[in-house]
Formats: sequence, C-alpha cells, structure tokens
Amino acid sequence: MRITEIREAVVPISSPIRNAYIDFSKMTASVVAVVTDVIRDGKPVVGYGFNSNGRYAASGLLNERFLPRLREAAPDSLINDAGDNLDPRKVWATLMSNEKPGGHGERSVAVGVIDMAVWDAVAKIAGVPLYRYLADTEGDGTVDDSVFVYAAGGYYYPGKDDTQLQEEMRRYRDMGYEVVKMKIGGASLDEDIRRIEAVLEVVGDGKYLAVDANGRFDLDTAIAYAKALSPYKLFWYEEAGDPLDYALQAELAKHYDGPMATGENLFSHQDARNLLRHGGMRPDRDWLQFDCALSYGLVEYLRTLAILPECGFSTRNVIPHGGHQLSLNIAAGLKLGGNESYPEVFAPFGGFADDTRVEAGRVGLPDAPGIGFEKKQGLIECMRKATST
Ligand SMILES: O=C([O-])CC(=O)C(=O)O
Ligand SMILES: [Mg+2]
Repeated sequence: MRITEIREAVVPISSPIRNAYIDFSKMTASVVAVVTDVIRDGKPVVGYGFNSNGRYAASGLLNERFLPRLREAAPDSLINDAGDNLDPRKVWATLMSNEKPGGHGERSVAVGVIDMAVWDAVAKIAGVPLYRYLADTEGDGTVDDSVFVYAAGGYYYPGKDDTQLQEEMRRYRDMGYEVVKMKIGGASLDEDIRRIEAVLEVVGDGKYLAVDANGRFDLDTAIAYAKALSPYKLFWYEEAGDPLDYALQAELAKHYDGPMATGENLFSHQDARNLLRHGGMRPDRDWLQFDCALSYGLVEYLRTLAILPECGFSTRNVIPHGGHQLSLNIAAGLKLGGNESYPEVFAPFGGFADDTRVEAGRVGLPDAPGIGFEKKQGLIECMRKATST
C-alpha cells in the first residue's frame, strides 16, 4: 500500500472569545488529508488531521518542510513490516529527518496534524476504531467503555455578564456534564472571585469547577489567586504561570493544597519530563494536560506517556487539552484520566460524535473505524471541503 496524495488547507476557527492571554479573533487551524490506495467500502481510505486549537495554522512549515519530506519518501519506507498499513513511527521519523533536537516551537504543531491523519488512516485500514487499535497495539488490550469529560468554556466575551456566564454553565450541566471550567486572570482578582461565586451558585460545589489562568500570572499573582481560591476547594487551578516556568509551578505548590493542572503548552516528551522533574507536580492530586495534536502527534505522545511512571505519575493523571476526538480515543484506549470538551467553542473541531451523549460527566465512544470523524458531520464536511477530498 502507499500514500497517493496529501492535501493541506487552512480553516478559520475564529470567535470573539478571550482568555487571560489571547483573543481568538484571528485563530486558524491546519487540516491535512492523507489519501491512500487502500480501498474500503469501495473508496480509497483517507485519513484526516487538524491541529487542535490555540496555535495558528502551520501551513508554512507544512508546505516548506514536512509535506515535501513525506511526498519525497520512498513509499516502502513508510509502511509496516507486513506491508499492509502505514507505520506511524516510520512516518514520524521521515518527517523529523534533518530536524535538530530541542527548541520545540511550533514545528510540533505541523507534525501533529500529519500524525493525526496517519493514525486515522491506520485505524481505518485496520477496520477498527482507533481506541481499539491503540488498546491492542500499544495498551493492555482493554478499553475504557466511557471517559470522564468536563465542559470547558467560561471565556471572557464582549458584553458578557455574570448572568450569561451562569446560563452558559447551566447549559453544560443540562447537557450532562458535572465539571465545568471557566477562565480567570483576564480581569482583576476581585472580579474573578465574583465570577467564580456566580458559577458556584449554578454548580453547587467547588469540586465541579475548574479555573484556567492560561499562563498569565507572575509568582506573586499566582500565589494571591491561590490564597483566594483555596477556600472553594476547586476541581483544579490551571496554568497559573508561564508554561515553561517550572520553578514558579513548584513554588506555587507550596501555597496551594488543592489540585493543579498544566501542560497544554508543552510540546515534547522532553518538556513534559522537565515539568515532572522540576515543576513540583503532585501525582496524588495534580493533572497533566499535554495535547498530542499540538505536540508532535501520537507517536511522540506515546513517548510522553512512557515517561510518566519513572516520574511517579500514571496515565490516569492525564486529561489532555483540546477537546478533540483523537485525545478521546487515546483516553479510552490507553486509560487516561479523561478528556476536555468544548460544548460551545472551537466548532467544528471541538466535540465528539454527533450522537455522543454525556451522562453523569462521562461519554462513550462510537464504533466507526478510525478516529471517528465520519460520525461528526460538521467536522468531516469541513475537512472534506477544505481539502477537496
Ligand atoms: O483558551 C484556550 O487557549 C484553551 C485552554 O486553555 C484550555 O482549553 O484549557
Ligand atoms: Mg487551558
């Protein structure tokens, strides 16, 4: 078998929302379609990938470096020993040839988009959902029937008041989510506490509310928030300081007993390992949010998951950022702690299969081959149209 064609496109995922660091008014995403000569149901298998959210489309990197490497590779160098499927690790090695280590930047986003499309194609060719394929080939052979999900939102939005914030959270709870997440750090501490208390009126208990500062705070501000947040016993306090400031994170842990979460902006297993070595993260309560789509894809993610035990953590500490179906497959097939979900933002890339129901804060998985994009009409239509596939 071989890859016959690779198509790339840029699509907008812009919206007027704002977190403590950026607005999303010009946010874009890359989409890649990997077309193969394998026929299933009378049509060539096509794998699709996109780059989560929060980093812009990586078209320059894709078109100048990574896609040419894949197109120029000998077809046999990309397939498994049996010759009947792509080998994601061989594809990855081809993509990363002549790339120096370190300085992970955003080439990890470009590689992540292609890697997602490759795994989608691999599971489609194997004729099974990706979570099943992962359980069998990389895991212990069993899958979680359902996955914990929380509803991320609570963005700053022009003209949004506390009543609208409460209505948004009520909608999430009505959909079946138990834990919801809101942004902090884009307003004063007093305002954020007022917003938090408004949301707590809806969800009833701090254990149902996570807050996300998107890396906005210096140490003093992070500690001031920690002191103010402590009495609420929240689900977690996320990305207080700069994602690469492990000393800040470690110091903050001395001032905050409750669960903390970070990692969505660490894009390699080496960066993840540095967080675990130097960031003071506590395996008995803290959460790791590495997003495979932003961080060189699932081939690299498997390396990241592999270093968790040596640092005292388990895959159950991981609840990835991004709210996408690839992470949902990884969560079910490789036993993560859960997955993010964006019920109302980042459409059509956020969210799961159209018929997925959230019950008591958990979702099941569709049984479609691949990542399951074909079960999410708006997304598959968007990716097919963008790539003319
Ligand atoms: O607002 C964002 O960039 C998304 C984010 O941090 C999250 O989902 O945790
Ligand atoms: Mg976040």
